[in-house]
Amino acid sequence: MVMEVIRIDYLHVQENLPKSSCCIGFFDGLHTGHQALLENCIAKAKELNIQSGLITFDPDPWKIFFPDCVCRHITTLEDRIHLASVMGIEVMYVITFSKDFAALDVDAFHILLKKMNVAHITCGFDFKYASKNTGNVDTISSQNYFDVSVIASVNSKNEKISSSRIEPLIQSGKMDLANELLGYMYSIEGVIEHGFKRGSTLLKFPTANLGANPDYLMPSSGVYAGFVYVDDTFYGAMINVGNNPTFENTKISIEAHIFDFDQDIYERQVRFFFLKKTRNEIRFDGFEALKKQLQSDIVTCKNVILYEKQYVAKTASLWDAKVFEFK
Ligand SMILES: Cc1cc2nc3c(=O)[nH]c(=O)nc-3n(C[C@H](O)[C@H](O)[C@H](O)COP(=O)(O)O)c2cc1C
Ligand SMILES: Nc1ncnc2c1ncn2[C@@H]1O[C@H](COP(=O)(O)OP(=O)(O)OP(=O)(O)O)[C@@H](O)[C@H]1O
Repeated sequence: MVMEVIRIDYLHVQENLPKSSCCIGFFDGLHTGHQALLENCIAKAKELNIQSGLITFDPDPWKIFFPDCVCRHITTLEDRIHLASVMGIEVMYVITFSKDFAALDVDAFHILLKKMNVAHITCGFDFKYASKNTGNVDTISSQNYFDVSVIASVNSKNEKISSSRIEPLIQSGKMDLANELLGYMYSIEGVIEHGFKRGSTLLKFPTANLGANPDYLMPSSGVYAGFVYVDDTFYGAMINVGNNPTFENTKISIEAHIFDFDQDIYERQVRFFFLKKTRNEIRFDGFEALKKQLQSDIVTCKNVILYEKQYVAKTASLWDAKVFEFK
């Protein structure tokens, strides 16, 4: 089912929006904490026989307040729309974020939700909203326009699972931990570009170089077992992030050697999925030594992928993909 995406200009809210049970927040990553909110929101919608919705904001509030900030995220708005849809949300409300919207007081914020025909709101225990974050679970629970469910903290190791907790895990290469909190494999979308062609000529290890969408968080340098998603299929791969110190590249690249794959995918839009980091990037004494290491990386990365089969299948189903079985 294709999800409906409705842009909301808070000054001109459409009339006759369907009655809905909504969860609300930025929801970067739609991690396992967020997923608890979605479950409650969808259950309420079913109980009340109304639509389930997710209310989010765009552009990124940080960008509005700090226009020069490099705001990288776990997911783009498009990813959040896709993931929310496969997780069962029927309509996505994207409120256009602006300084004026952020200045709404608590009561004006409640009236906006009422105008949007929201009958039930699901939010987390630490939800903050309205001007200077004056709104919280006490204020939202004491208004009379709609009902509210407050979800208790979803924790891992006694600490709240949050986007800001997952971000440094991705950036430091602790991908297995990041993925555990996300509930699926982290991914970066982009277009395949031309590299220096040393992979296919000198090393005999062709690699697909990702021109990554700059909105995503960059994993730290190193080698990762993962996948390249192309043509509705997850192809097992070993991915290198770094500046190839053996060749002293000046720029960081993200490249994948895809197992049992010989298609031309230049200029194609693809997505790289990161399962687990297997080693740091190393400066080798010549390309023969690097070649030898790559042979052993294949074995390591294939084993990691086979070990995590169930987990891989779960992520593939979120992206409507089939998993190609390498030799
Ligand atoms: C799995 C994998 C691991 C890699 N590990 C290293 C490494 O440890 N050190 C390094 O200098 N380059 C490493 N590389 C990058 C190679 O140097 C790179 O693939 C080669 O220079 C080809 O680059 P090109 O596609 O720009 O021609 C690795 C590449 C892959 C796919
Ligand atoms: N682990 C969690 N348990 C319960 N509620 C959560 C959890 N994480 C987020 N929420 C709730 O989900 C909604 C969206 O939150 P938000 O987008 O701020 O996520 P976050 O992970 O807390 O992000 P950040 O780390 O940037 O604060 C809010 O209502 C928030 O209270």
